[in-house]
Amino acid sequence: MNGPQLSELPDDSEQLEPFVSSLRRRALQASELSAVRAFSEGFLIKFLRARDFDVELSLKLLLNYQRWRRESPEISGCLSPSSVLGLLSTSYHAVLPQRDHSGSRVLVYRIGQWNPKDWSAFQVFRVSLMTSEIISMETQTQRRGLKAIFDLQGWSLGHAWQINPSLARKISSVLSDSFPLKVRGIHLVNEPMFFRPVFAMIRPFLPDKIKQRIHMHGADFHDTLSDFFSPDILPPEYGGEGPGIEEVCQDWTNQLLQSEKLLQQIAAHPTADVASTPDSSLISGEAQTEQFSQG
Ligand SMILES: Cc1c(C)c2c(c(C)c1O)CC[C@@](C)(CCC[C@H](C)CCC[C@H](C)CCCC(C)C)O2
Repeated sequence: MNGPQLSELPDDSEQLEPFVSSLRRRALQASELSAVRAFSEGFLIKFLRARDFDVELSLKLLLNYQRWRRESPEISGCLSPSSVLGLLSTSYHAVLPQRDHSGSRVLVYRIGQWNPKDWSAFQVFRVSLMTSEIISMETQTQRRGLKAIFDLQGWSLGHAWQINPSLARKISSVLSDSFPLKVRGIHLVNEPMFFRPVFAMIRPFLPDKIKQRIHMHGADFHDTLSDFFSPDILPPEYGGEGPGIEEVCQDWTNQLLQSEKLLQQIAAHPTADVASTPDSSLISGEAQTEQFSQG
């Protein structure tokens, strides 16, 4: 059975056990004694699915993930949705209720809603990290990855000044090999000319595979965006017929707020172990804390 076929099996499948054991063994060998903890199966499977069950690549991803978190305490140290509620209430961000035709999660970021006088780039980054932690628990998202739409209408110098080379490095790391999620597409819409220099800071660090998945749509994006996303899932603001952007942002904000405890547990433990969950339990907002097992 090949990697993608293995990915389709459920977490508790017997055929996955040798891969999980092997990654666990390699991870324990690689961590310093102080960092050793019992990794749960669900935690390890996230990394295996992200790398199609190649144990060496999964190990590399896991170690990069831990290193990224260790080196970015300003971002990963606080994963409290209520601490950024003011930003979320401006309809800055949503995960659309429906997946795209290939099963990917679709995320929308409306950068113009971010007032850089009120919120630092670190706080804004935390929102993405919170969402990423939550959706990466979904089995189907582990298999099919995510696509993100960045609406850059309102991008200003105030925003640009917040993005320095160190932050650009952190952005490119999570996009490439420091987070257990497959990035299947990045779509920029309404990007102004003076976004170019910022993008030029991030681009050199990205692997070709990711570079090829970045699409710049400009202001006339309705036609080209619909080449990638079916109108039934997109909000009308983005040329679709789905629920409106304000409503989907509100719904995802509620979802984040319901995950407050879970996210704080993840932030508190450098290798927080959270089992993967079927989508339904996320959508209905069922408590997931009982699935959380600390290593
Ligand atoms: C796992 C994961 C994380 C954590 C993530 C993103 C994606 C796709 C992920 O898979 C995308 C957004 C990002 C990188 C956070 C960005 C936060 C900054 C402060 C936003 C500023 C605006 C950017 C200059 C806009 C362009 C970025 C694209 C070129 C990615 O966080």
